[in-house]
Amino acid sequence: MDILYIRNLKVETIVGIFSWEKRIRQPIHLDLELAVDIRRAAQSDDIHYALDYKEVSNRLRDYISQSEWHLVETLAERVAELLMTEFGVTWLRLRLSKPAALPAADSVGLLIERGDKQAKPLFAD
Ligand SMILES: Nc1nc2c(c(=O)[nH]1)N=C([C@H](O)[C@@H](O)CO)CN2
Repeated sequence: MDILYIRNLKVETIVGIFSWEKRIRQPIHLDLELAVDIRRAAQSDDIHYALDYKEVSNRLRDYISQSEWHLVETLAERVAELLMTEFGVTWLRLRLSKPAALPAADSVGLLIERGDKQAKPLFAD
């Protein structure tokens, strides 16, 4: 299994449990690891056999910037679901950070893994 990664994807959105958090947009940073098999893309040199990181990041930025949740848990779970249902990702690791949440900390957030690491990854023969 190979991994396509996207590091520190930055999106601003409405997320938080307090009423003042409904009135502002806060930064969310994402680190993603997505299971793929890169061999067919490498052999063909054709983007059609690759998971297009630009397409993934554009879709995530659109989705997250328009979403409105109380908890980072909900946002992380929805992002994982989107990647699996819309892009066919069979396994992923997602770190979702909310850097502005705690003045005394650099960042807070979640690290989740979803899917089956043993499953045939995207683009495998
Ligand atoms: N486990 C969580 N704890 C907290 C969350 C959250 O989403 N998950 N959110 C908040 C507030 O929105 C906080 O970020 C505002 O500073 C507090 N705890």
